[in-house]
Amino acid sequence: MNPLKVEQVTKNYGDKVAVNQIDFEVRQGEIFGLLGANGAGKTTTMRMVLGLIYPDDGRILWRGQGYSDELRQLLGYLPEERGLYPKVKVSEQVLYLAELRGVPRQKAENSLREWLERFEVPEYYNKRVEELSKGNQQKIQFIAAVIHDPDILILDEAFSGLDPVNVELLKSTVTDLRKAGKTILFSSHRMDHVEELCENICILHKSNTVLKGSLKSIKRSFPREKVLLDTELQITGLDRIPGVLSVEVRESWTELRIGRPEVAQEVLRVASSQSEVYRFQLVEPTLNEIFIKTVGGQHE
Ligand SMILES: Nc1ncnc2c1ncn2[C@@H]1O[C@H](COP(=O)(O)OP(=O)(O)OP(=O)(O)O)[C@@H](O)[C@H]1O
Repeated sequence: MNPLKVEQVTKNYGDKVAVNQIDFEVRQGEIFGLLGANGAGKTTTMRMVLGLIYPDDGRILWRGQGYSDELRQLLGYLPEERGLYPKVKVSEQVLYLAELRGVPRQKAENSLREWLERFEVPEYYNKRVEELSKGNQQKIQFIAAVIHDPDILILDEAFSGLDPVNVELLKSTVTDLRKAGKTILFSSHRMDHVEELCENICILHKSNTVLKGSLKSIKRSFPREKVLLDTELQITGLDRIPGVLSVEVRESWTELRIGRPEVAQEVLRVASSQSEVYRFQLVEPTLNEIFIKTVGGQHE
């Protein structure tokens, strides 16, 4: 039984349908990507998964059960809008949150120190949040989400505001949590992060599911429209091949956009008739390209 099941869930705010009959499951030890343009319904879905608001229709099951107060121990949440108190010390806030979730004091203190070590900021234990940079506050917020060792983690834009080194640090932490068997619902506007971390995704658009499944199968279902070509000699006439939409010559390769996959073979034929071909690749679309195609360029 999968730890998280969202079954045909609908949520309205007055006349506004925020989420319409969405349906997905997240396996144990999986990072599931919940994607969508602004206003698509992601936060509403996450708030329902957290039990903060209730579906108008459909149901959510956590380990096969409906919502109960005990679930709070099971769930961890990193919200997009950060919610730490600036004047309060890091240790006070995190330990208070741990206490609310039933973690014994000593255990919480040890765990906090371990997390601060892991994030290379042990000296923050006694600092006020306002003394920390935005990126480091983000690390503390992350610790606050995992301090009670939840089984199901909801991460909304987990890496926003972080520099590249810290993005890698948090990414490897999320990957380790997955390996430790956590069930992770991951939302981000950064499609490269989603591609790297998630096996299965659901794309929402205007409250509805527009794409769902494994990233691999979704990618296969979209045509390959980009060709990379590296040849010994410069090839002429590529832009005159019917179906070639654009040709861009770069430093060490040429990139072509094609209208139909069959055109690629003609590109190869023309190229090899003029030069030795070192590299010819019909590239699968990126998730970013798929996203923009699917939600009509409304991605920010
Ligand atoms: N409390 C509310 N009252 C009324 N409408 C709401 C409320 N919360 C969300 N909505 C509406 O529901 C829809 C879905 O909003 P939601 O916040 O879930 O989107 P989102 O995908 O998280 O967007 P973003 O990427 O901008 O955070 C939007 O049209 C939004 O305006």
